[in-house]
Amino acid sequence: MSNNQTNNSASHFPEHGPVDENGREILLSVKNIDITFGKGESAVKAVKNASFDIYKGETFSLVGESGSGKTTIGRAVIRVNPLSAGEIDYKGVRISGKIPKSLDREVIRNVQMVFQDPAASLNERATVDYIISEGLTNFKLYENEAERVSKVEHMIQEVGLLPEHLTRYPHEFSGGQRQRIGIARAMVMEPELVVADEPISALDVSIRAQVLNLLKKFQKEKEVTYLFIAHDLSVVRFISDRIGVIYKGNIVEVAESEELFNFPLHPYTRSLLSAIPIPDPQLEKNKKLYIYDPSIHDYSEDQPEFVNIGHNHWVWGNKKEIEEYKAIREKNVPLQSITIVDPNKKDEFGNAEKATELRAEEIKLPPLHDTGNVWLTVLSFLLFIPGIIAAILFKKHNYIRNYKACKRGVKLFFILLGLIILFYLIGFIGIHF
Ligand SMILES: Nc1ncnc2c1ncn2[C@@H]1O[C@H](COP(=O)(O)OP(=O)(O)OP(=O)(O)O)[C@@H](O)[C@H]1O
Repeated sequence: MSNNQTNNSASHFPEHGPVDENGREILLSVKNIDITFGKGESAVKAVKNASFDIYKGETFSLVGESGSGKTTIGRAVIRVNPLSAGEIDYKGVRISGKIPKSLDREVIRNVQMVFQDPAASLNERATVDYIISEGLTNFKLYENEAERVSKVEHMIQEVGLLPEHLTRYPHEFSGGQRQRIGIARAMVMEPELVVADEPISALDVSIRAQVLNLLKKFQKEKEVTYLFIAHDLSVVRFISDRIGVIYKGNIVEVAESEELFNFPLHPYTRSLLSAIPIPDPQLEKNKKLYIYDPSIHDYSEDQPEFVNIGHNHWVWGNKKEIEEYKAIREKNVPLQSITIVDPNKKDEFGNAEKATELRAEEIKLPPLHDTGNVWLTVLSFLLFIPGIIAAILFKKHNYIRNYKACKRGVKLFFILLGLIILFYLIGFIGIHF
């Protein structure tokens, strides 16, 4: 807890939230919420009966295709979107619906948002200093000007930029730098919960990992809890403690990251997993995409519910489906949810036959950024050695005038280069075989 919060004796929130049956502190609890836009015939129910808890200090990711309602839920958490049913609790205190102004201010102070498009979310006419200071000023989180400057300068450096950047405007920065400013604006408030809405989707692939690492750094140092919104399971796999899968406004599965990748029980989760690109082009070409067909569920009589089937794994289904999911989970054998077909072997209907099945957990994902080959990097660092040797010998023997010596020098250069390549090959073989 930050100093500002501990000093605030009139806080609406207790120091700790409620704990679940395993003793984990629940920071945010989303309980059976519906969110509807518009009225009457044109009403759109963007979120239906959604429930999940977020534990203190964890990264909870909400994943689903475009238009599934992820942003709508994120905006409901920060009180921008009103609920049409259900409630949202923060540390056990209801923060949805009509609440006192002072509680509303406390929510704004404690729950910050990082947006997908850093270009659109920063005020282009304001300096970086103003943007980062705005929240501090609104909440009077400093004693005097020197303290404000010190907080802002410290924060700009925390996100990897420099104090001299404070006088500049957002358009003077790259996309990645602008997202760093967006993160600084949120983190300077010392929030407990950050809703990160696709914070890397609009960025170049090469800088996505840097921004993720920055968010992770804050989590480690300041125990920030994240609600991370993404449309791609591969992005959230390594950064999430738990993942919630959402389909057309309905949360269909919630489980710990590894549990979800090993036991994707809801068919929609399986379809998302089958869409993760496999880095091996041959396997990717022959991969069979699993298309989710919602008409497979018959909910005409047996109504679906969101049920914990054990292992803190929640699935949406009717009684019959839940029994099936439980039976699959109790076998404790990870599911092979990725199917690779052999295009040369056709079945009686002319379809390519199944050749192998993989677990989603087995797919080795490419890094989020292109690191290149580490051994090529090592090699490039060593290349200066023959250069230096050649320069020394040239100076000593003045080779350019001495043909024989020049030949010897070139020979020596190639021997050294050969040795370096040999060293590289040994390393390469050692790593890959
Ligand atoms: N202000 C609004 N008014 C009317 N409909 C809205 C509004 N905001 C969202 N919607 C609708 O709610 C549904 C969910 O949208 P939302 O933006 O939450 O999806 P999303 O999963 O975040 O998608 P994306 O990944 O594309 O941002 C969509 O059908 C969208 O058109």
